[in-house]
Amino acid sequence: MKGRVFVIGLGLIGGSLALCIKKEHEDAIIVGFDINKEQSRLAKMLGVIDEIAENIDEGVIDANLIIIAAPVNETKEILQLLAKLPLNPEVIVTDTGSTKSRIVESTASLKHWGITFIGGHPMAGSHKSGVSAAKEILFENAFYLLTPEDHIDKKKVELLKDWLRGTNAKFLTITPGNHDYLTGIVSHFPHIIAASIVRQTEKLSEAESLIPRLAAGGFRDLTRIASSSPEMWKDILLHNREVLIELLNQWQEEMNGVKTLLEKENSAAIFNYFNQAKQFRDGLPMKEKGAIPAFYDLYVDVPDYPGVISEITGYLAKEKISITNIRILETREDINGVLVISFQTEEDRHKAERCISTYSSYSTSISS
Ligand SMILES: NC(=O)c1ccc[n+]([C@@H]2O[C@H](COP(=O)([O-])OP(=O)(O)OC[C@H]3O[C@@H](n4cnc5c(N)ncnc54)[C@H](O)[C@@H]3O)[C@@H](O)[C@H]2O)c1
Ligand SMILES: O=C(O)C(=O)C[C@]1(C(=O)O)C=C[C@@H](O)C=C1
Repeated sequence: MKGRVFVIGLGLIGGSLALCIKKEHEDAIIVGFDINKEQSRLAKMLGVIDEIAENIDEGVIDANLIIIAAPVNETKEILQLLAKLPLNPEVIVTDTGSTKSRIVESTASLKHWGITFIGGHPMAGSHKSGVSAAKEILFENAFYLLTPEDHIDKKKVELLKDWLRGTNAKFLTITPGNHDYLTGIVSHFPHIIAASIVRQTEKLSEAESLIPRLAAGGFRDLTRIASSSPEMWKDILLHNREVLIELLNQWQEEMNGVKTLLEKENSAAIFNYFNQAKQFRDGLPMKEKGAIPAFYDLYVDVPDYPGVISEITGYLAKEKISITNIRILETREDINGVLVISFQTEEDRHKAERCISTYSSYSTSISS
């Protein structure tokens, strides 16, 4: 497709969407604006955008698509500003915010002027921020939630999906309220829990300096998302406070239940608690990258000797298989280690399995 796409907020999500659009629609001109001039400059330098707009007024001129990819509170303000500007009457305005109800509510003025707004939320991301973390495969196989209001022309929704085709995401249309309830459960609430575990650990570390050094695989897996942008999460919590307060009440009840099981030393019930959690977690779809991310991880049992990582990455390099991450899961000296290698696609993971079994006798599996 041809046209001008204006991206406001050139961070992880805005940058990644710009890359996806350019990949699919080579003739489109991507214009970008960020309040942080350094991000705009970097976006241009990295080839994420074609042109820098000095401000929003300049960027909207002749835009066919406007994507707002700023924190959700900023998004509300930007929407108010857009309603005062002379937009192309055919433009589609969308956003990427992690909450939807308050954002959609703030589009009344745009609606008044007959401008199409379709709320959007690509359900994939990272704890990293900024345009330097942007990548065009970020949304592959992820759900991309759209929340058009009833009056929106279906053709405009299809047009937006066409613009976003390069994400290779799966579009799903839901209401803003349902969106906030569902993402509250699977995304926003887990971020509160991750941050709370880290904060509790920090407090306890003051009296026991060994704690941070012992915080290994399990702690890291559970708390990765606590490294996300505080600015972004502050806004998300405030936007979705009703849902999150209710979830916190339920969680407190849940924790009181666990405490009672422990006080009563109820072994069968404790087993059952973990077993039910395991059954549900193991049954989650792993090929989809949704709110529950599917990592294309490969687990390799390796002996603990110096050089084993470079040996394995050497095999993969020989077959030109790219990896996105590599880490050791088990570091005890007296037993084998487990190397976890992450790939961008399922196909790369399969190729890697074949490659490692061809060149070595290390056993591999797709779960630890
Ligand atoms: N990070 C994720 O995992 C993720 C996933 C899906 C959706 N989202 C949502 O997408 C949006 C962007 O998140 P991100 O991860 O890209 O954040 P980010 O911090 O990487 O990027 C946000 C960018 O917006 C810019 N910005 C802030 N206020 C602005 C304004 N008024 N005008 C122009 N630019 C402004 C910032 O300078 C920053 O460069 C947020 O609403 C977030 O809730 C995030
Ligand atoms: O993978 C991560 O780091 C994320 O936190 C991504 C995540 C999520 O909770 O799944 C975070 C917020 C977004 O709105 C969507 C995706």
